[in-house]
Amino acid sequence: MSRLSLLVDLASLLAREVDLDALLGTACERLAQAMFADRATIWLVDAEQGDLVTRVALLPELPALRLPLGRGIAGYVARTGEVVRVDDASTDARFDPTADRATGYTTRSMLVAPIREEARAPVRGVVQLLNKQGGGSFDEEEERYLVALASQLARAFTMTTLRAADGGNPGLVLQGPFNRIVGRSAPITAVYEKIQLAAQTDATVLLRGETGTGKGLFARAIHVNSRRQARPFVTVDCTTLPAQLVESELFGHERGAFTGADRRVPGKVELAEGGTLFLDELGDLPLDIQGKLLRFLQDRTFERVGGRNTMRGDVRVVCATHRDLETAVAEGRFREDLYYRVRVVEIELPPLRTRGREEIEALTRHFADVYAQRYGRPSPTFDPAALLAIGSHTWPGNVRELEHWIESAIALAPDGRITPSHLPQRRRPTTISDGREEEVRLPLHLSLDDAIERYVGSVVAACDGNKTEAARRLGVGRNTIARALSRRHGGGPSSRGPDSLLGGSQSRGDDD
Ligand SMILES: Nc1ncnc2c1ncn2[C@@H]1O[C@H](COP(=O)(O)OP(=O)(O)OP(=O)(O)O)[C@@H](O)[C@H]1O
Repeated sequence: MSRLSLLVDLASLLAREVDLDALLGTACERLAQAMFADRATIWLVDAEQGDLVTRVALLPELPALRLPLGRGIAGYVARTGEVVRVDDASTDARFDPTADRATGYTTRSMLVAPIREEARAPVRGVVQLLNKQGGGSFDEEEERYLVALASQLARAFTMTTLRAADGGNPGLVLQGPFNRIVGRSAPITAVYEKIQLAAQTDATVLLRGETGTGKGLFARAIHVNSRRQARPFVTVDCTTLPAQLVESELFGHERGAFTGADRRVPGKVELAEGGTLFLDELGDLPLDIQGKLLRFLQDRTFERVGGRNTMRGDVRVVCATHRDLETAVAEGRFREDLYYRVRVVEIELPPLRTRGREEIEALTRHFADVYAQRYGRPSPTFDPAALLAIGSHTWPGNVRELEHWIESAIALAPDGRITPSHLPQRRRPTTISDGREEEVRLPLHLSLDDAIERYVGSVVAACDGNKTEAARRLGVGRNTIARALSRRHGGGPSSRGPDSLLGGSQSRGDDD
């Protein structure tokens, strides 16, 4: 591949809004090829940890490396924003041989450029080319080329368009190296509107909703749609913090604050300066730290553990919880004053089962595309029985559960033809198997027609799509099954339209 065609290729990858991992993986591979480099690595700045992490590397021996900002040549480039070209790394004082020692590789020449859109823009990562002994050096022209390419890569971070993928909400732009937001049902559209309004302010937001409904995704959406989007987005997972470490995690500590505190460490509040602090699973925050968080929310002041100076943080706070905070308040596990403080703007994310069939269908397509691309699988086709199983499940784990179903199906079906056998077995909606009764769960808000359709759909799915077998189990004729599956749509095969993914099998009617 020529260098020019690599640039064009990258531009078209960007325009196609591909998944960021896939984009960087392809960029890395093609870059090494076009520059005749032995290895190429892309490092990203991890603002939360204050270091660099390899996102993609043609270093099969080491899937992920971390490097403090400033350490090694990549760390130097990340900190200073300078381009570095060296002919013999072993003579360069900045060179850190840790990776070479771990891999047995002997780096000779290096060309390393910061990933940023323009000269004074924040450095988002580093792109690094290596040649080993005898592999030759990089020249000035290659340096110019790499700088141009790095600025294109930077656009992947700021321009990867993460708006609603199906065009449902053109106003809400979701940028960043993350998944796109899919959906245009009425309940999710109402969420977009609130997110957009909240993003225009610095108000504290509380995102509520069952597990897997997208609270983390929407927290980030608030950040990237706000005036703070160029500053860090820092997450604190309140469930994983041991109580005694919470305060230090949030507000940092001074050297000597406790045994083992051998240096001053900034807390997440400091790391998020100018940006957004996302407190995930706030309902699990230990009671004794809740007062300190309340104070920070009230006047944005805090002290590091073991410190005397009162500090001030310019941070916007977004919280999420799937817990019933009202009960936690009533039971004395959550402070009432904090409860009122965090729910200045409260946004409830709807469970997937209330968003309608079209949304499940759009998400199924979306995840099928993402994972087919990620795993190098052909564009998948769904067997009608698999669609029935997907359409009739009630999704207690919400979007995350659907994502896992589709990911596993894509992984297990190398030819791209997805049947019920590729869906998670234990969650398949079956009625009778091996003589054991199993449950079909139906939400209570369904109309009778919908309930019958879903129930019959589940039985057909349990029979691997064989309607004759389903009819036998239910003690009815095969035509009754076909009618039940299409009654909500007036029984006509065309009523759902040819593009309907999850409705496809129903519209086929009596075909087996
Ligand atoms: N509308 C959506 N479009 C595309 N992907 C989505 C959407 N909603 C959620 N996802 C994806 O589903 C997965 C679960 O979402 P997320 O982690 O944000 O849920 P959550 O509500 O924070 O879950 P938990 O409460 O368990 O932490 C993620 O991979 C997320 O990217």
